[in-house]
Amino acid sequence: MMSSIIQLKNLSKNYGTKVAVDNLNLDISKGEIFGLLGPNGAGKTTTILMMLGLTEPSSGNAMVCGFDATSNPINVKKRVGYMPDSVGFYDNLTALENLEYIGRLNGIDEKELSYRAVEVMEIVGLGQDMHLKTGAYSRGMKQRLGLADVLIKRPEVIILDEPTLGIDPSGVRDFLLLIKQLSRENGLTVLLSSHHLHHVQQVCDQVGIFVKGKLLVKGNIASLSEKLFAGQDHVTWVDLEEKITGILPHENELLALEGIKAIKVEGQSIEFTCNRRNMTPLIVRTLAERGYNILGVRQRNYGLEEIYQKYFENSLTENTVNEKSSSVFKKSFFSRFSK
Ligand SMILES: Nc1ncnc2c1ncn2[C@@H]1O[C@H](COP(=O)(O)OP(=O)(O)OP(=O)(O)O)[C@@H](O)[C@H]1O
Repeated sequence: MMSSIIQLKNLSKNYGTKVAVDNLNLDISKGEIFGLLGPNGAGKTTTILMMLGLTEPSSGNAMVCGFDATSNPINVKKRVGYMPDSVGFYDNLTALENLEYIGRLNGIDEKELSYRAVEVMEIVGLGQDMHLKTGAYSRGMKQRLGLADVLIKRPEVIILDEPTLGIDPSGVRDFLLLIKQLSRENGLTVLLSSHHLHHVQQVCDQVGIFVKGKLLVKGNIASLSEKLFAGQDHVTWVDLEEKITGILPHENELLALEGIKAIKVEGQSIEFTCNRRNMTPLIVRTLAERGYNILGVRQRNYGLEEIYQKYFENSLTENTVNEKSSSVFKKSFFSRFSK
C-alpha cells in the first residue's frame, strides 16, 4: 500500500451561505496522477487553494507532504508546485529570463539557477525556444513554460488547474504525455483538475468526479464506469441481411438464453436488451447457427465516452451559455444514481 501524500479530511469551504466544498475526504498516494473532474463551479479550484494554504477551510483539514496546509503553508509551498489556470509572463523577457525570475522568487541559489533553468527548459521541450520572448509564445508553449515554473523548485507534488485549457489537441496530448513521463520517472505526484474527461483519462491513474462541492465517485477509470453504470442494461444491435417481418422466428429460443431480457425487431435490425455484460458473442453465435446472415453488430458500452456524454458534455455546453446549468448537471447525475 502506497502512502498518502495528500490527505483531505472532512474539508469544507463556505462563501457566505454558498457551500463551495462540502465535507470532502480524499487520499492521494505518492507518485499517483490524480484527476479532479467536474464542471465549472464544482469546487475544484477552491479545493486546490485549500491544499496550498491559500484559502482557509471553513472546517476540516488538508495535509500535504506531511504538513497541515492551513497552519504550515510555507512548508507545503516548498514542496508543492502549483500551476493556476492562467499563467502570466513578462512578454518582453525571454522564456528563460521569465523562468529565472520565478526561480529567484523561489529562493533558488543564483549559482544553481542558470543551470537548473536550462535543464528544466529542456525537460519541458522548450530547449530550442528558450531565448525567444514569451510575447511570441503560443498558448501551448506558455503552458510548458508554466510547467517549467512549477518544476524549477523540484517539487514532490505538482498541482495543475485546467492545464489543457485552450491548447490544440496534439498540444494537449504532448503535454499530458510529458506530465506522465515526469511522474513515472521522478515519482512526482500530480493532481490535475479539468472538465475534460477525455484529457484526464489519457494520463490519470485515478479520477474523482466533483459535483457541487462533493466528491461523487473516485476510482480508476474502469471501476468508475462500473460504479456509474451498475445495474444498467446492456444492449446489442445486430443488423441482418434479411428483413424480418413480425416476430423473429427464433425469438423464444433466444429469450431463453440467460441474460437476454428483451428482443425488439425493427426491419433488418434486432435489438437485444441484456442484464449481463458481454452477451454479444453468444447472441451472434446463436443467430449464425440458426442461419441468419449477419451484416453488422454494435454494442452499447458504458465507458468513459458515455460518462462524458451524459454528465459532462451537456453540462459544458450549457455552462458556456447558461450559468444555471450546474443544477441541470446535478439533476441528471443524481437521477441516474437513484434509479
Ligand atoms: N472567493 C469566492 N467568493 C464567493 N464564492 C466563490 C469564491 N470562489 C469560488 N466561489 C464559488 O464557489 C463555487 C466553487 O468554485 P470553484 O472555482 O472552486 O469551482 P471550480 O470547480 O474550480 O470551477 P471552474 O472550473 O469554473 O474554476 C462556485 O460556485 C463559485 O462561484
